[in-house]
This record gives sequence, structure tokens and C-alpha cells, in this order.
Amino acid sequence: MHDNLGMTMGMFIHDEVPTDEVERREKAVSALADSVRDLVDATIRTTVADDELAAVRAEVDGLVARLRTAQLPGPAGVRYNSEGRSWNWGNAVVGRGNAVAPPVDIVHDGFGSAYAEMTLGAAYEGPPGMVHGGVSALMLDQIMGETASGFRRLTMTGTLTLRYRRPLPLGPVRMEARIAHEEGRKITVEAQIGVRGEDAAVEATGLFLIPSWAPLAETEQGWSRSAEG
Ligand SMILES: CCCCCCCC(=O)SCCNC(=O)CCNC(=O)[C@H](O)C(C)(C)COP(=O)(O)OP(=O)(O)OC[C@H]1O[C@@H](n2cnc3c(N)ncnc32)[C@H](O)[C@@H]1OP(=O)(O)O
Repeated sequence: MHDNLGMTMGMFIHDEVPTDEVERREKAVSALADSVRDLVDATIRTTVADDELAAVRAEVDGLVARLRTAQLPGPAGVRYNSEGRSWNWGNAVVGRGNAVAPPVDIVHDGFGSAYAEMTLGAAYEGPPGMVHGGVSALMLDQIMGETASGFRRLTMTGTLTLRYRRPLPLGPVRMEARIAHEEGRKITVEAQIGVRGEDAAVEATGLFLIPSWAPLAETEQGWSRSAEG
């Protein structure tokens, strides 16, 4: 096995947790992440007095200590069971347990096409009242990578080109991606993000590569659906 392949395959952890248990846990982890995301928003926007901030901080530190009583040794990685269920709760965009991730649910409407709608709040601000350009890039990279991969082959972002055409206000946004061209190991994906029904705020073109050390054909279960950045 090539070193890189070994490294990448090593990031996908075969974890024989039954699917119903994964789903139960995912709901619980997701609910906690939603509350923590709310905490982040409240922290940014609060105007309570300094002594109240200090008191809240002490309580938050207590909660962190409780969660740390049982922890993974490192990042969450991508896990899968032999029933074909995979979960990547730490992913920076779609990780169900990641309160830093924007709350993104990507819908794949057939191979090579995907969209997502979400509401971005104060935690994703760049220019005043606007979505941070890096956040747009992050979300576009994820939807474009998933579109290129279709969860049936391993793809990695090679080059991502973005054109910021107009500021994107915080609030409800929509993004879309589709495969524009494919040749051997190179998959070109086009995407955009903007306010639904309006002209795109950011347009993106990306070249996604099936690494030379990865199989070119559809890959077997196990690292197909689990090949999530
Ligand atoms: C479900 C999935 C969701 C995923 C969402 C998240 C996506 C991500 O964030 S992925 C993480 C960010 N990307 C990375 O970390 C990738 C880092 N780069 C690499 O690992 C390697 O450079 C990799 C795999 C892209 C290419 O390596 P390798 O397969 O060995 O390519 P290599 O043999 O050098 O080149 C193959 C061809 O691609 C071209 N190429 C290589 N790298 C690039 C690049 N970065 N941009 C454009 N073209 C490139 C080469 O010129 C060559 O072209 P040709 O065949 O015409 O001569």
C-alpha cells in the first residue's frame, strides 16, 4: 500500500457500532452542538455586565470539565460500520458534533449535483453584517468536494478559484454545485453561493483530483460514503 493511501485509509476508522446506535448518538451530539452554537452566538452578542460574564465563564468551564471526563484521544475522523453507515461528526462544515461548523445540510439531487440552504448568524461575520469570505470558501469547498466525490470515489481539492461578485449578507443563504467537466482523475466543479433567488454573491470553480495513489473506479463500501474531507 502506498504511504499516502495508508495514511488516508488510516483516517477512515472501521467502527462496528450498529446503525441505530449511531443514529441515536448522532441526535444527542447534534442537539448539544446546536446548543453550543447558540452559546457562541450569545457570547458574541451579549451585553451583560463583566461580573455576569465571569460567572457564566465559570459555569462553562465546569461543563467543559464534565465533557472531558471521557474523550477521544484526537480528532473525530471519519468512521464507518459494515452496514454502510458513516459518520464524520468533527467535519468543519457538516460535522454534526461540531458547533464551529456552520449548520449545513447538503442535499445531493443525483450524482454530480448538490445544494444546501442555511442561515448564517453573527459567528460567520466578515465585513459588518456580511458573511466572511473565508466562510463562503469553506462551505463551497465542502459542497464542491462532495459533488465531485458523490461518495463513490475519493477526491481532494486541487485548486479552488473564487470570484467574490457582491457582499453576501448574514441570514438565509443558498449554495449549489455541479460537475462541469470530468477527464480521468480530474473533475471540474462549478458552484455558487448567494441569497436565494438573487444573483450569486460568490462564484467558484474547482479542480478536484482523484489522487494518483487512489483507485480510479468506483470504490468499495467503507471509504466511498466515508470519503468526507
Ligand atoms: C466527500 C468529500 C468532501 C470533501 C470536502 C473537503 C475537500 C477538502 O478540503 S480536501 C483537503 C484539501 N486538499 C488537499 O489537502 C490536497 C493536497 N494535495 C494532495 O494531496 C495532492 O497534491 C493531490 C492528491 C491533490 C494530487 O496529487 P497526485 O494525485 O499525486 O497528483 P499528480 O500525479 O502530482 O498530478 C496529477 C495531475 O493533476 C495535476 N495536479 C496536481 N495537483 C494539482 C493541483 N493542486 N491543482 C491543479 N492540478 C493539479 C497535475 O498537474 C497532473 O496533471 P497531468 O496529469 O495533466 O500532468
